[in-house]
Amino acid sequence: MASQLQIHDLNTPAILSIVPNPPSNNRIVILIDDMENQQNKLTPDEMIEVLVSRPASLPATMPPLGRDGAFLLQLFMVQSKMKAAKQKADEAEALRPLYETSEYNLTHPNRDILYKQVNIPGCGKGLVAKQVIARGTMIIMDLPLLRLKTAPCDNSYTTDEGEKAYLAENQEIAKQVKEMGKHEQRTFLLLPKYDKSKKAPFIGIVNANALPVEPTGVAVFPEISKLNHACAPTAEYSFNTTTGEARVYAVQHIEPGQEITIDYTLYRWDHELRRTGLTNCFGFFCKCDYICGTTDAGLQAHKQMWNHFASLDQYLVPETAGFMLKFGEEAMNNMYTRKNMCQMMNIWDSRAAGTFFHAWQICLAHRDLQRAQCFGVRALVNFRDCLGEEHLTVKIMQQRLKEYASEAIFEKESYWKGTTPEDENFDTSGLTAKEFHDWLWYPGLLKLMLTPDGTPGSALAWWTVANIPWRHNYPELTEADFDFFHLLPTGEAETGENELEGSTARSYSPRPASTVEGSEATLVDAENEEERLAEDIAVLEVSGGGDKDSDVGPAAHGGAIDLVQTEKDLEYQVTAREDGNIAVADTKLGNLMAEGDAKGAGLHVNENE
Ligand SMILES: C[S@@+](CC[C@H](N)C(=O)[O-])C[C@H]1O[C@@H](n2cnc3c(N)ncnc32)[C@H](O)[C@@H]1O
Repeated sequence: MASQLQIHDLNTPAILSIVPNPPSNNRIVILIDDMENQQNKLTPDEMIEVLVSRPASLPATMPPLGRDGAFLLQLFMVQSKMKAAKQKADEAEALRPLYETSEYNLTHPNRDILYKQVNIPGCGKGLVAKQVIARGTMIIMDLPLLRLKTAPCDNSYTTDEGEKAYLAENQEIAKQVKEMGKHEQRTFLLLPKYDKSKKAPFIGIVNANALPVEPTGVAVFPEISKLNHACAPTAEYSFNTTTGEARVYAVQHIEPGQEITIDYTLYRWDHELRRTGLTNCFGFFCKCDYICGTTDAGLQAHKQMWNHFASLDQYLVPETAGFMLKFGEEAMNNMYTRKNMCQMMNIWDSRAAGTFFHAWQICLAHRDLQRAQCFGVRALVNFRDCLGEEHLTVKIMQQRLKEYASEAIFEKESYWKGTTPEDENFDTSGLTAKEFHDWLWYPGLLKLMLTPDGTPGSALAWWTVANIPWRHNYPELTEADFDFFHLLPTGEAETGENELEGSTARSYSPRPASTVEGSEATLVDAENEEERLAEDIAVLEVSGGGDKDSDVGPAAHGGAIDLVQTEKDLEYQVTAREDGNIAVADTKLGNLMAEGDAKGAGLHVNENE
């Protein structure tokens, strides 16, 4: 039998590789990780010594090491190189566009059933609901067209180096575009583009469409890129690192005709940062009622409100987490205010869910298991609605909730100040919703709505919240509409003592239907859509019929990528050029139809065509 060298990693029983016919030794086990640690510290001779003399750290079950140290060392070096190469290949694989996989076809079953694409005045196109979409419904699942390790820089550079880096990034993206399939190239190139980046058309497209992906970087998605932004959105985007897919869940009850929007800035609360981010990256100036403010006075009110809002989290950041114990009631007060502010601002996504998460943590810190479980359940159901059951955050939360429920880690000594021993394990099953609510927030309610300077009743928060315009958009709303706590059925479930599965957020009561952010969504029927496309194409001075596929309509915003392929059967090829721009060729005729201009506005229709 031919001899064989098996290379194992000590941490896993898996064989890393098999080397046929090695010069000696039938079975050699290398402690790869250990060797890597040693590699920089030991001379080759010492290394051989380590390898042949069985380090003390090896477990007894470890098979004997081989004796041909020199060969082993050589092998180890090769193995390290292989490992590095594999890591590189894995990284490249992670960045590979997944769009062409067979799964892709399964990702948009809801298109034209749950939602459709329409014109949204002031925003280009957008997606609106075709039927009622309940909170917690998965609307879109999408795979990246393109992924980048970091978000491209914007073009506000002031130095030559800055410009160089900017153009180099553009070229990097061009490389990926070149590797895409035809359909993907077309989809990508027809996405809206941020006009400011004329010298770098690809960055322009990425900037106007890219969303963050975990653990780092950004990605552009074919379907999700059709969604407009709202600071108080009706849906939420999230990325699943494990599966590499993105999902959009409804966070509000969305009525037919109401726009489906997501928050591009993902949890960035500071309203100036949000606005700057939206302007610099996505190329529009957000003037929503909820967060950004429409007038100067409104802007001031919002600023004041956000300062106050930011101060609510002061006991939650790691550096000051200790204060959570010292000022528990105040921390809970803050969460109560935070919850109300979210509701009044019409924010129902993970930001609102996060409030319950924080309240959960505060209660845990105070060993208040009963309330902790109630908040934990609320955090879980709300996060589940916004991110989906599969999301890691939700899974971890579910696990934690079970662990904490089963562990007797809660001691009486550090229980809230101001509460009585009877308050512990209080039977809440007979309480009305209102009574339950008061019980739940009891530590917070002790000093309800104190302002940061501690003046009772000066109610800065209420004043600010109540006087900004959105409140008056909904005169028909009552205080009851601001109550999250009918999320769970009454009785046992309210205590959080029953199974998590028993709690459901589906009894959520919706807000009245309205268009989002003041933009009236106009539904365009298929005929009008065709007409509009024809008009767009005429504007672009391109002859030939419109493309019936409404999702590849011309850029509604920026418009720097001209529509050059309008005949359905046209064979074309888009190639990325060395200078970072692109060339579109009619491959049947061998003509260059259009090409990017390194100095001009992206892609021009070739005059000679
Ligand atoms: C990812 S695309 C969204 C779909 C795009 N509206 C279209 O027509 O295909 C992003 C671009 O849409 C526009 N947009 C999105 N949200 C907006 C908003 N709230 N206000 C104004 N423009 C918006 C901006 O031009 C932005 O660069």
